[in-house]
Amino acid sequence: MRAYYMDNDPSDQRLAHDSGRAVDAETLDALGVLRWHIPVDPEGKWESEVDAIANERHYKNRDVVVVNKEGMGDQFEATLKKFYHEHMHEDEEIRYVIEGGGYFDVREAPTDEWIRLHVGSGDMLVLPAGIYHRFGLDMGMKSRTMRLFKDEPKWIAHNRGVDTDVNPFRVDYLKALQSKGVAVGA
Ligand SMILES: CSCCC(=O)/C(O)=C/O
Ligand SMILES: [Fe+2]
Repeated sequence: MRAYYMDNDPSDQRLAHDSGRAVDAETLDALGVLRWHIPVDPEGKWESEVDAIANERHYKNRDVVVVNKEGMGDQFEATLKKFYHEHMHEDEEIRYVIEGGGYFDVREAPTDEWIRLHVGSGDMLVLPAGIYHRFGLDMGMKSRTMRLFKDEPKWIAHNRGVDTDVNPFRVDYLKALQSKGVAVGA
C-alpha cells in the first residue's frame, strides 16, 4: 500500500491528494500502523494467512462490510460522511481489503499532518487504539473489507475534540509514542 503526506487541497476526497512526499516504513512503524499485503488468490491461501495473523494477535471475531451505493442505498452518503469524520477508537481497527479500495488517513505526531494510505485488494492494516484517523473511498467508489475484532464486533468512533483528546485510550497512545521516542507535541 502506498503511503504519502496529503496535500491541503480541499477538493473531492476521492481524489489522491498526493503532496508528492512519500512516507517511509519507519514513520508508519513509529506511529504503530501495521501493514501486510496478502493477495486474494483463487485457491483461498489468503484465508490461512489472515487466520495466522488473527491467531497470533488474538483477533477472535470477524465480519465483512461492503461500502458502495448499491449495497447501502440511502445510508451510503451518511456512512461515508461518518467514516471520513476524524475519529479514534478504544480498540484496534483491523481491516483486510478483499475488493475495491480506499484511503485510510492517519494523523502523524507531532506534526498533525495527514498521512494517506491507499489500500486495495489484499492490503491488511491495523491502526492502534487512540490514533486519530478517517476512511474514504477512492474513485472506484466501492470496498469489500473484512473487519477483525479482539472481542465482539462493534464500531464506536470518538470524534476528535477536547473531550476525546483526554480519552484514556488517546492518552495511552500518546504515551506509547513517547516511550518509543516520538515527540507528541504540547
Ligand atoms: C472500510 S472499513 C469501514 C471504515 C471503518 O470502519 C473505520 O473505522 C474507518 O475509520
Ligand atoms: Fe475508524
